[in-house]
Amino acid sequence: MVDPRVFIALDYPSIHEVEQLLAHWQHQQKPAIKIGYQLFYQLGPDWVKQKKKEGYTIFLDLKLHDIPNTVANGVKSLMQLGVDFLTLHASGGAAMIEAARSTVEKHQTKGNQMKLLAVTHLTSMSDQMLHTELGVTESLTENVVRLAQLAHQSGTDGVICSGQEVIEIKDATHPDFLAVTPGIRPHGVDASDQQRVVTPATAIQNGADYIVVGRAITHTKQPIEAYQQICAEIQS
Ligand SMILES: O=c1ccn([C@@H]2O[C@H](COP(=O)(O)O)[C@@H](O)[C@H]2O)c(=O)[nH]1
Repeated sequence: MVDPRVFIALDYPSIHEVEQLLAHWQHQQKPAIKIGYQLFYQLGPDWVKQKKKEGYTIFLDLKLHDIPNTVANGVKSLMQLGVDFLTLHASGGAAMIEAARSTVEKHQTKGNQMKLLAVTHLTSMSDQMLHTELGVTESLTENVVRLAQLAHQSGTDGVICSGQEVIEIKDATHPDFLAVTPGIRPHGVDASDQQRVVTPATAIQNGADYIVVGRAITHTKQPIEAYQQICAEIQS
């Protein structure tokens, strides 16, 4: 069983483990995959293009954050990969996000409609860290919603947030504004470095359009079963 709402975060040390996992779906409908720093920096753009050709829905999680001109140039290059989703940080500001949006609009084709997702606050950030380390006085949820509104007004297709904030974000933006939620922990799975976690079912019940799951799948002895259990949980 595959559920297109579940992105598997392929945070593996080498191509060997990735291909071993993906071999399971070789002749079937393929799961959605998230490619982050670890694989992209090692395997590069050609490997991503190859995965796209093989039929995967690809979320490239590079979290761009730079001056507008540099981000726009990066987006232009990344559009050649044909990925479905790309992340950038909302805290880069309106000009940065708008530069990314215009680049997508200028270079998109019928077959290449890459969606931009803005990271609000990383799901590894807590209220306390926001106050004591970053000096922000608003609550974390208020600040996440503020960043989501900025991203919405500046032209992203959605945001990356915790499943805890989806309801407030959709209320403050638009029901169609995508909420993509990492920080997913099925019951009994250690939160590890994540601070704002929810179960797969809670994220979907709160209105998440997609969930991103890494270690709860990839760090288990039976990753395929773990993936299937998560799909079953959100479908029940
Ligand atoms: O706010 C964010 C943004 C991105 N991520 C990424 O999602 C996965 C989550 O991995 P788990 O093992 O399920 O914790 C990982 O690739 C992060 O880079 C995030 O967690 N939070």
